[in-house]
Amino acid sequence: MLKSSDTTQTAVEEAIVVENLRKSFKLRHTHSLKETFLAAMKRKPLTTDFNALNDVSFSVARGESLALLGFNGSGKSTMLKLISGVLAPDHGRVLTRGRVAGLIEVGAGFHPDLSGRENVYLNAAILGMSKRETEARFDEIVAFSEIERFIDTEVKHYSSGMFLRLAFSVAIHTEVDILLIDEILSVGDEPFQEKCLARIRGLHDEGKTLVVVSHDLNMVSNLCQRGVLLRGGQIAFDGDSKEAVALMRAG
Ligand SMILES: Nc1ncnc2c1ncn2[C@@H]1O[C@H](COP(=O)(O)OP(=O)(O)OP(=O)(O)O)[C@@H](O)[C@H]1O
Repeated sequence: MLKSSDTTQTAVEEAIVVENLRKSFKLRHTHSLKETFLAAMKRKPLTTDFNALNDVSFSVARGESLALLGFNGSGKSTMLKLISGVLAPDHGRVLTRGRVAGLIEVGAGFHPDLSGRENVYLNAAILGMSKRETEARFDEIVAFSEIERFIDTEVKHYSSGMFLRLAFSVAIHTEVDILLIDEILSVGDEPFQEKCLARIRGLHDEGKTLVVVSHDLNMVSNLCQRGVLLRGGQIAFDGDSKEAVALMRAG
C-alpha cells in the first residue's frame, strides 16, 4: 500500500517517490531578549527562511540501493527525515511503499529510563511489530547486538555505540521494505560495522530498498549502485554512485 497524503498511484516498481520537495528552516538573527526587542523596534526581520532542500525530485525503485551524497549541510539528513516522515515538507510530497525503518539518529526512539529489554519492545512496536513478533525475535535481536550482559540496564547508562548496536539490531530484525541509514554506522566499532554491512547487503539481496547517507565514500559507493549528489539543497548529480563520488571529490 502506498503511504501518502495524496492518493495518486505511482508505478508499481517505485518504492520512494520524492516530488518537488522543499524544506526550509528559520534562521534566527538575535540571541538575546534585548536584541530581539531592538530588532523589533527597528522593524528588522528576526528570522529569515533558509531552504535546506529546494525543489528536489527523484524516485527510488523497489530493491534499489541509493547513496545520498554531499558535503556537510547539503541536506542529506533532512532528506532522510522527510522520507521517514519525521519531518513534513513545506512544499512537494514524498510517497513510500511498504514499511519504512529509519536508522537516522542513534537511540532516537529510545527511552532513557527504560532498560534495553523494554526499549527493544518499544522500538519494535514503533516499527510496526506486535509483541508476539518481537518475543519470537527477541533473542536474535539481542544476540546480534552483543550486549546481552547489559540488556536489563537502563539505556541512559549505555555508550553511544551500545545504543547503536541495539537500535540497529531492532531495525534489521523487523519486517521492513525500505531501510534508511544515516551516518550512525560510524558510531559502531569496526567488527560491528562489518557485521552490519554484511547484514545490510543481505537485506539488499533479499530485495529491500536502501537509502544510505555516509561520509565513508568508498563504503557507500560499494554498497550502493546509484548516487544522488546534493549541493546546497539541490540535486547536482544523479547516476552511478562511483561517478557521484568522483564528482564530489573533484569539489
Ligand atoms: N531543525 C533545524 N533547524 C534549522 N536548521 C536546520 C535544521 N535541520 C537542518 N538544518 C539546516 O539544514 C541544512 C541541511 O542540514 P542536513 O543535516 O540535512 O545536512 P547534511 O547534508 O546531512 O549534513 P552533514 O553531512 O553535516 O550531516 C544545514 O544548513 C542545517 O543547518
